[in-house]
This record gives sequence, structure tokens and C-alpha cells, in this order.
Amino acid sequence: MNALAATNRNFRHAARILGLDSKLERSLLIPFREIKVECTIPKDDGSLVSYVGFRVQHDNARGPMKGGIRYHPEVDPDEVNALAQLMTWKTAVVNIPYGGAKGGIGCSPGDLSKSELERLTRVFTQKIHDLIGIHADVPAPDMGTNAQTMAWILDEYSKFHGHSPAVVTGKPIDLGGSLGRDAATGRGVVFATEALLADYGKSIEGLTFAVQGFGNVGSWAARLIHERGGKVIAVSDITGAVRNPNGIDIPELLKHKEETRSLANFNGADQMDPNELLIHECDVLIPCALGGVLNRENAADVKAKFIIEAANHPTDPEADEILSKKGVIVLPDIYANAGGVTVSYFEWVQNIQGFMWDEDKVNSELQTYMTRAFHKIKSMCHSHNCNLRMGAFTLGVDRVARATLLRGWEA
Ligand SMILES: NC(=O)C1=CN([C@@H]2O[C@H](COP(=O)(O)OP(=O)(O)OC[C@H]3O[C@@H](n4cnc5c(N)ncnc54)[C@H](O)[C@@H]3O)[C@@H](O)[C@H]2O)C=CC1
Ligand SMILES: O=C(O)CCC(=O)C(=O)O
Repeated sequence: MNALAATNRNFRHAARILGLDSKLERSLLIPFREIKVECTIPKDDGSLVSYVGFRVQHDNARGPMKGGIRYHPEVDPDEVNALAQLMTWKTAVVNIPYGGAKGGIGCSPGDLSKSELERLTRVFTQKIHDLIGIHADVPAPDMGTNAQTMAWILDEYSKFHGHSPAVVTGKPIDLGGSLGRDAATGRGVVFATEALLADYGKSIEGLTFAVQGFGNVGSWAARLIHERGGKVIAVSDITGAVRNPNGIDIPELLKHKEETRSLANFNGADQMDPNELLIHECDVLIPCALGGVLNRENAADVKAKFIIEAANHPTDPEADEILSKKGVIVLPDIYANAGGVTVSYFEWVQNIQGFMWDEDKVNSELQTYMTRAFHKIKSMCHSHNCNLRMGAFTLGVDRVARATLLRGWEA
């Protein structure tokens, strides 16, 4: 099922549970604004190449729209729409004063030189600068983008609007980025995992983990799990996959990845088929890469007891049903990976205050937000007799619906 159909289906299910008015339901589903722009740049050899850039601003009832920008060949308008909508529910789940947005450019960032990426980012920013802004829409990194990408957006935007560090988050510390933002999504995943496991009388120490994706989110999640005594027994990324039933030495794997840019030829683990990772024997599976990876083709073969959705939309609704029948507990993306946008919020607050927090404060506030949201989700699950995904969706949708009604929406 495509990402937008899946996200709409989850939203409609939550709206039914909440008994939302059908006109309000329809209004919440329609994006506030969809932007599609042509981005033509000269390549390093002087030839011209054109890309399509998207920004979907889904909802701003609770505050400025917020969400990452993705550079990936499979970026398409439906997917960006789905991811923007997920941001609206996600910011509401962790109760930060934002709406939702998402952007992307259909490109292969690994095939572009640094100067080509810079030109592409600047052209994209020139095309959308009037529609983003500190109190309108605040981009951040997502797959294929990073702090450097945010620095270029900040610089280009500031040419039009004056120096504006709060227009993006996830920027370099030297330009007003927050301590702890780089690790925040992975750290939030770990806080979310701890909250869930505690609910089952368990802890990370001694459990086995399989992690798909070893970029920003996956590598930080794996590192922090390793530090807490969890055994990361399988890791994959676009270059391949490795496994070690005794636990992979994650700091060594990080060093190897840094030196070789690949998981291949790592001495501390055996190579494995990357397609096997999601169905590998483990206690906890953490998808940290693409959407739709758990679907009706593989869900029945999943062996993990818990799935923590660090990626956005990794589980298709058809897989959700299969996993639920198998008794697998799924912690949904709009909560599990909300640590990134939560620390983005702290970064924005620091920029507006002109006051920098120390890293311990960032991390401890993040833990407070993640733990509080988990208990709120659980209480929605009890009230509505639903699973964690619907607990999170009902929590997020209810908060956005209330804000919309209070602002004067009338059926
Ligand atoms: N960066 C952030 O703050 C946040 C990211 N996310 C989500 O987390 C996921 C990962 O994002 P980042 O770590 O930021 O991206 P990234 O670009 O830093 O890393 C992506 C990783 O996925 C791997 N990958 C790509 N295709 C794969 C495949 N077919 N099989 C296995 N691995 C594959 C890449 O090799 C890389 O290791 C995405 O779904 C993103 O939307 C969610 C919330 C915040
Ligand atoms: O930090 C942010 O503003 C957005 C992060 C993001 O794109 C996400 O949570 O999917």
C-alpha cells in the first residue's frame, strides 16, 4: 500500500475512534499547501541537470509547520504528503507547539559532489524561501540531508530575510545548532524503547537487537543500546549487512564505517543477506531506513517480539494486522522517532531566546518529553481499548482537532 493511502487509513481509523465530525475529518486530511518546484543546476562539468523539489505543509493549527527535508531517488509527492501528515500527528503526540510539514528532492545525494549538493540546496531554497520562515515552516534534516544542508539553507534564506538561525534546525553548532540534536532521534528511540520495555518488566540490558539502517538514526540508536548493555546482533545499511550472535562491537563498526564507508569486510561480524535482517531472530527489531519495509510479504516471518519504528512509516497497515495477530508489539513512528523533532524544538527555542542550553539539559528534557508522551499514549490505549499505533494517533489527532476547533473552525 502506498505511504499516503496507509497514513490516511490510520488517520481515518483514529478519527472514527474519536468520533470526529466528518467535515472536520476531511479538513484535517487536506494539506494546508503543496509546493512543487523545478531545480536546475549546473553540474561540475558544466552540463545542466533538473530535479523536482517538494515541500508539503500539512497543518499549522498548533504552531509553525515543522519537518525534515529528504534527498532520495524515491522521493515522490504522495510520500512527501504522507510524511508531512505524520509530522502533524507526531508534534502533537509529544506536545510541542508545531504543526507538520515535509520536503524532499528526488535525487541520489551519493552521486552528487559537495558543490553540486550545495547548488541544488541553494536553488531549492530560492524557490521556497517566501513560504518557509521562523513562525511559518521550519525545515530540518531527514534521509540524505544533514547539518551542512541546513547551513546552506540558512545562508541562502538569510540573503532574502536577514540572519535567521531559527529558520532551520539540525544546523551545525557553530551556526546556532543545539547540542544533542545530532544524536536526538536515536536517543529518543532509546528512551522510547526503555519506556516500552519497562511496561513489560524488561530493560535493554541483555536483550538482542537488529537494526536496519546505520545512518544518523540507526547508528546513534545502536551506539546507545550498546552503551546500555543491549546486544546489537545484526545491522544493515545500503552497503550490506553484518551479524554476530554474541553482539557486535558498535564503536568498532562505527570506526570501520567511517574509514571504509561500508559495512563490508568488517572483522568483528559475519556478512549476511540484508533481506534477512528484518526477519532475523532477535528480541527487538528497529527499522531506521526506508518506509514500507515491513509488508504482507515478510510480516509473517518477523521473529522479533518488539518493533520500534525509528524510520517513518516502516510498517504497512497489512503488516500491522499480521504482526498484531502474531502478538508482536509495535511502537509507532509518530512517537518512537519523535526525539529528533523534540530537540529541534529545543534548538528553535534556544535560537529565539538567544541562550544556549548545555547537553545534559537537552538530553534530560528529551527524556521527560518522551516518557510523558509514552504514558499519555498508554492512557489513550486504555480509554479506547486500542493498540499503541492507535493510542498515538488518537492522542495526536485529538490535540490537533481541539486546536482547530478552538481557532474557530465551524462545521
Ligand atoms: N534524521 C532525523 O532526525 C530523523 C529521521 N527519521 C527517519 O529515520 C530514517 C533514517 O533517517 P536518517 O538516519 O536521518 O537517514 P540517513 O540518510 O542518515 O541514513 C539512512 C540509512 O539507511 C540506509 N539505507 C538506505 N536504504 C537502505 C536499504 N534498502 N536497506 C538498508 N538500509 C538502507 C542507508 O545506508 C543509511 O545508513 C528515515 O525514515 C527518516 O525519515 C525520523 C525522525 C527524525
Ligand atoms: O527535526 C525536525 O524538525 C523534523 C524531523 C523529521 O523530519 C521527522 O521527525 O521525521
